[in-house]
Amino acid sequence: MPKNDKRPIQLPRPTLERLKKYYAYLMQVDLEYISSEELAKKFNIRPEQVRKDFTYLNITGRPKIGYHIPPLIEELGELFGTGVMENIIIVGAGNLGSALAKYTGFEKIGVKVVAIFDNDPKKISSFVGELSVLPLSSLERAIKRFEVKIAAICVPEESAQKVASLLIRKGIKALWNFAPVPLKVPETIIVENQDITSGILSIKHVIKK
Ligand SMILES: NC(=O)c1ccc[n+]([C@@H]2O[C@H](COP(=O)([O-])OP(=O)(O)OC[C@H]3O[C@@H](n4cnc5c(N)ncnc54)[C@H](O)[C@@H]3O)[C@@H](O)[C@H]2O)c1
Repeated sequence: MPKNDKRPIQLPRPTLERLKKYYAYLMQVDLEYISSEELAKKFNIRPEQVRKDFTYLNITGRPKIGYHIPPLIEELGELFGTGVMENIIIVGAGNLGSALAKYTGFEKIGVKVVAIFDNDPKKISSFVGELSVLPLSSLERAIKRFEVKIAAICVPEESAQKVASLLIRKGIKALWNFAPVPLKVPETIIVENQDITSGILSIKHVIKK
C-alpha cells in the first residue's frame, strides 16, 4: 500500500501489540530522537523487528540518529485513532466498572466514558465520579444520543453473555470484555477480551528465570 494511502491498515496482531507498547513508552520519554536499537532493548526484541514494525507507519528513521519522536507519536496516534474522540459506555457499576469510569487517562487517547449502567436498583442514580448510574432501560437512548459504538462489559461472568447480546441489539459495534468468559457474537462485532492476569503471568514468567 502506498505510504500516503489513508485506507485502514490491517496489521498483524503481534505488530499491533508491539506498536501499542512503543506508543505508551514514547508518550512518557523525554527525548527528541530514539533509535531502533534503544527501543528494541527496552522491549527485549531485535532492532530489525522495530524497523519492520515501523514500516507500517509513514515515517523513516535517520541513520545514526534514529526516529524523531514527536512525528512518530503523531503517526502512532493516527494509527490508533487517538485524535478522534470516541464515546464509550460501561455496563456494571461494581469495583471494576467504577474504577474504569473514574479513570482520567482515557481522554488522552481519545476515549470518553459517557454513561455507566447497572441492573441493581440500589445502584441506580448513585454517582460514580461525575456519572449517575443508569438503568439498562436507558441503554438505547444513551447509545443513540452519544453515538456510542463501544461498550465495556464489567459484569460478573454469568451475566456477560446476556449483557453482550443486549448491547449488540441496542446498536453497540465493539465490546471491551472484562468478564473472564468468551462471548458469542456475530462476525461483524469486534470483541477485545481484557485479561488482567496476563500481565502478571508475563512478570512471573520472567521472574522465574
Ligand atoms: N479482566 C480483568 O482484568 C478483570 C479484573 C477484575 C475483575 N474482572 C471481571 O470484571 C467483572 C466485574 O468485576 P467486579 O469486581 O467489578 O464485580 P462487582 O461484583 O463489583 O460488579 C459487578 C456489577 O455488575 C452488575 N451487574 C450484574 N449483572 C448485571 C446485568 N445483567 N446487567 C447490568 N449490571 C449487572 C452488579 O450489580 C455489579 O454492580 C467480573 O466478570 C470480573 O471477573 C476482570
